Amino acid sequence: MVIEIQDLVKKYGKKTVVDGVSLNIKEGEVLGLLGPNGAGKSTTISAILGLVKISAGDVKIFGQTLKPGAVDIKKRIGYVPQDFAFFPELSAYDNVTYWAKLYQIKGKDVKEAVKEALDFVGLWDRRKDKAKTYSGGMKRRLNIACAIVHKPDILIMDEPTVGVDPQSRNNILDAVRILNQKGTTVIYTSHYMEEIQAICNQVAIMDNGRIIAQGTIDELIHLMSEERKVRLDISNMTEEAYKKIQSWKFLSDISKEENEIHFKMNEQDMSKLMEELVKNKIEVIALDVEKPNLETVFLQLTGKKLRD
Ligand SMILES: Nc1ncnc2c1ncn2[C@@H]1O[C@H](COP(=O)(O)OP(=O)(O)OP(=O)(O)O)[C@@H](O)[C@H]1O
Repeated sequence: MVIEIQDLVKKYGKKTVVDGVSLNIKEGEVLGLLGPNGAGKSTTISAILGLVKISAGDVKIFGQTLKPGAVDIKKRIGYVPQDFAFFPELSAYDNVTYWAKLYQIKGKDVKEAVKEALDFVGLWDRRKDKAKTYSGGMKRRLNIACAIVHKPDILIMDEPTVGVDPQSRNNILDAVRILNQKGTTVIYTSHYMEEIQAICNQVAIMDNGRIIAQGTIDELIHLMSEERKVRLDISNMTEEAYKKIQSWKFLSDISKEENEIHFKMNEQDMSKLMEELVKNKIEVIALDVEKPNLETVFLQLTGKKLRD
């Protein structure tokens, strides 16, 4: 295991913000920590990085507890914080150089490492511009360049796409994929389930300081009940056809809106639905079955939306 978290608790005064989190992260994984604002994702990350004093539990990186002086372990970690961690008055080049030296890269290796990092995030051509002149997306990418200049084994990214344009967002997601293909283990927090679905092979869903579900995306989706929302668009809609459909016992929550009928049904009853439609000469123009995703998993587990 690269990271082992056992029964982690973090309290601020009487408020418990991380409440018994246990997580194991294997080498080469991209673990997504998904949860709404205030779920406790950043605090969990701060605990992994040794940035907060934990109230109870145990956190190990490469088998060791991260202590303030543990330079050898820290050199193997890259951290992209939620807030920008660079000097706005300095150029991108000077900012990344600062981080390279902080991570003890020496001599001519510095120039090479800085070029590689800035190239990687697509900022080499703008390297001489002051960071404060960058767009939100470019600032996020600079934050990443600063975090990867020393080629860490683990990259921890805390909501790295907040406030970015779609192009920078794709650039950031591609960067995670490429780094992971090169062997970097990644922890990625977000409240955007689309991002987590796009890049993560393991997901832990957090709410109110707890992990409420954990596994691969397929495993999490299988936690869902088999019931699906369905929309039928019917060409020869009549009162009689609607009454017929209402009489089918395998459907529930049936409602009608002009030619559209909405209902819930078990996915396994799809062939039965088809048979009944054909038998009753009900002509279907479109059939739409809602696909479950991490958002619906979250909704089912907590009764609320991710972006409430
Ligand atoms: N230093 C602190 N003192 C008191 N409460 C804190 C402190 N830091 C965080 N909290 C509280 O802990 C809870 C969890 O916050 P945390 O930042 O870990 O959540 P998060 O899931 O990362 O959310 P976000 O996406 O908003 O960052 C929140 O209610 C927050 O207000």
